[in-house]
Amino acid sequence: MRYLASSSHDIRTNLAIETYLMEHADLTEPILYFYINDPCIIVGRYQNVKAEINQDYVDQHHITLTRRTSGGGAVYDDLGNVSFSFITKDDGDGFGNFKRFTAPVLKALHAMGATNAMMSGRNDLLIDGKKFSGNAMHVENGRMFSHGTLMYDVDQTQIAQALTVPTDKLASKGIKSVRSRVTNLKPYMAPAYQHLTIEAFRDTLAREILGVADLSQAKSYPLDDVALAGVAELNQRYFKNWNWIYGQSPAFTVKQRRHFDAGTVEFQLNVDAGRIKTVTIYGDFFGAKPITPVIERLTGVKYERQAITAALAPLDLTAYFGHINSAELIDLIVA
Ligand SMILES: Nc1ncnc2c1ncn2[C@@H]1O[C@H](COP(=O)(O)OC(=O)CCCC[C@@H]2CCSS2)[C@@H](O)[C@H]1O
Repeated sequence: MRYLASSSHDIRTNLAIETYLMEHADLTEPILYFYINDPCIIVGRYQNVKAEINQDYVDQHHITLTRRTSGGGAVYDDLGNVSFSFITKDDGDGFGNFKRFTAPVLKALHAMGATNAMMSGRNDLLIDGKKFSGNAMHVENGRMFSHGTLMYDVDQTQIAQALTVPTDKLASKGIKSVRSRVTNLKPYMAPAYQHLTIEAFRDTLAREILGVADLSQAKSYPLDDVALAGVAELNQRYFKNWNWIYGQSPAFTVKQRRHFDAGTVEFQLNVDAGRIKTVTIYGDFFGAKPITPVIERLTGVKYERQAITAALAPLDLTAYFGHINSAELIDLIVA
């Protein structure tokens, strides 16, 4: 087996490296690839971002958002998490791959004292009934990767806040995440492994899985300039591209109704490929002007606070909605 530990903490770059290796690497031998990310959320390929994350919280806390090419739900990582990936030829094992590729990781964790760590269901690793690893895979052209998280010392309050959508007003067909009770591995490890830096945790895992006493003995898989150019291109095309992150979301509708002192307003939006397709507004108190310019300005705009605020900025909203505070109206639209 070959070995690579990414020196980047950028989730988008790290996913681009993984995809590059899956598409182009010599896979005569599998590659074991590890990466550690700054605070980020990774949604599954078929998910609706807006139905999975608290966008305002994510923005305020500078959490990087991206979409991966594998299926499954949304996870939160930070510098307390190690992600592992086995990049190999596809042998047609389907979901059996989860068992095959989590087995060496479990074995390594057992050796480090987390003896009760086990696989559960199709793609979770649990300890003490709580999840510490979610797994997903991507298969393409006879090649594949199976990747998973490992929560060693993740900030769990961030998980709860960042992955909780503050509204239930959104009807969406995307794959829903399976919310679980989660735990960090740290307290379950043998004392010698409870106070490791995240890099030392990763390196210990790598040594156990590769069966080497020192990582200098591992067969590495360095990235040359051609690979790095390919990684940058994939990053541009997918992992940091708005059209991939938001635009891949399945169509959804938002229905929001609120009572203000001045009366009731209801917005109904159809959002497709991340953009507002149609808008219907109901109200029992509208101001003097017909509502059409509001609808026109919202149509085609990205369904996000900043874009909606900018689209409506040229209008004096009181002319359409009477004495309703425009910030409150925008809150209502972005749900
Ligand atoms: N970092 C992390 N590790 C384990 N479990 C997590 C994590 N973050 C959130 N969760 C929990 O998992 C569910 C979602 O579970 P669900 O089963 O819906 O999704 C997954 O597990 C997907 C795993 C993808 C792994 C990739 C590997 C490299 S890049 S991302 C979420 O609601 C939380 O309860």
